[in-house]
Amino acid sequence: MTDTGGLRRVLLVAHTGRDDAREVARALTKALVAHGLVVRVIPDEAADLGLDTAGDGIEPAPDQDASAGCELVLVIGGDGTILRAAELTHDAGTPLLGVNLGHVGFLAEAEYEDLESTIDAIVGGRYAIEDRFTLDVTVHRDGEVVAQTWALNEASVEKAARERMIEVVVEVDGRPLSRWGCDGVVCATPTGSTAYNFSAGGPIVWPGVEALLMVPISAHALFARPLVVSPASVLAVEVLARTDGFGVLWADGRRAFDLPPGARIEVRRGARPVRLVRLHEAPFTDRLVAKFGLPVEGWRGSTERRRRLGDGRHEETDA
Ligand SMILES: NC(=O)c1ccc[n+]([C@@H]2O[C@H](COP(=O)([O-])OP(=O)(O)OC[C@H]3O[C@@H](n4cnc5c(N)ncnc54)[C@H](O)[C@@H]3O)[C@@H](O)[C@H]2O)c1
Ligand SMILES: Nc1ncnc2c1ncn2[C@@H]1O[C@H](COP(=O)(O)OP(=O)(O)OP(=O)(O)O)[C@@H](O)[C@H]1O
Repeated sequence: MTDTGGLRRVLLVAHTGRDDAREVARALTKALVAHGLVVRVIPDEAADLGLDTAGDGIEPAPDQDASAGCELVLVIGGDGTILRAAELTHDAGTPLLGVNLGHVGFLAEAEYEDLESTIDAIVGGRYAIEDRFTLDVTVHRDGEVVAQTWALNEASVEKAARERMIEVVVEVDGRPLSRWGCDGVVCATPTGSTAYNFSAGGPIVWPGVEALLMVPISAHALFARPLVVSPASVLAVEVLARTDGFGVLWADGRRAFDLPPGARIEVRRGARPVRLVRLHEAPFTDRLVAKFGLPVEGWRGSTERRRRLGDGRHEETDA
């Protein structure tokens, strides 16, 4: 925990467009303030959340380094809100604790039903932190770096015009691998393997694995397999000069850069991880099953899991 003059602080980032997220943000703020923590709120969000940043135990976040001095960032929303919070705190590296008020909330650690235990864990400082692999991404033009960004999920090179393919050559460690006419190429982290990479046919990679992933989107090519590459490698995607029109680079679906024909995108392991707060020891397999609603009924593991969770309703039928 960071020493901030005796006061413990958390930054609140919430999906202000959802009634339920606003309500939970207010309830969590009230509970944490009652336990003596200071809740820092982004000024633009405060009014929407109905929180007074001049009130007791609440303070406005500074424009720069919003989470500096905070022990964690409490994120109320879905994956999009967690990605927004990761962008806000990437430089500071403050751990993110997601409370899922979204549809999927794959990156979130807690659900709506867990609010009480989440408050207890924060107040008691009972949580672990898991570092997640990120990507550093550079865009090159005529040998010059013209743009730089980073990603937690993925960097996707995509066609800009709906009616045209983009033509690319992909490389690993400076060696050309294949040329694809495609809708795009996803370069993903293990964390992002369940996101765009998954939709594009890439493998799901457990978070303990360190690797770079590359998968084409709708390649019109005989060789278009998903690739799993060393974390020390450098992936590159070159937008061929013969491509008709621009491509676009998206980082986590949030940060976009135009790619003129001839642009070269390099992707390597990021210098800074994103740190996620873990409250539970639940295996990633269970998270995958729960979030994707995978059919495990009838397998003894499902009974064991429910028993661990204290839900005995199905034990008789499954035993
Ligand atoms: N065809 C696709 O699958 C597609 C297309 C564009 C973007 N995306 C994904 O959307 C992400 C941005 O998310 P958003 O919520 O701001 O946009 P969004 O609201 O368009 O949601 C995209 C979906 O991806 C899910 N998602 C995001 N990160 C995930 C992860 N690590 N594991 C599992 N599911 C995840 C979200 O829960 C949501 O259901 C991008 O990073 C990209 O991975 C997916
Ligand atoms: N305060 C906000 N104001 C406007 N848009 C927001 C705000 N917070 C989040 N968003 C955007 O709303 C979209 C949906 O948010 P989010 O992903 O958190 O919810 P969801 O889509 O319901 O959940 P999930 O992504 O887990 O399915 C995202 O693109 C996110 O960036």
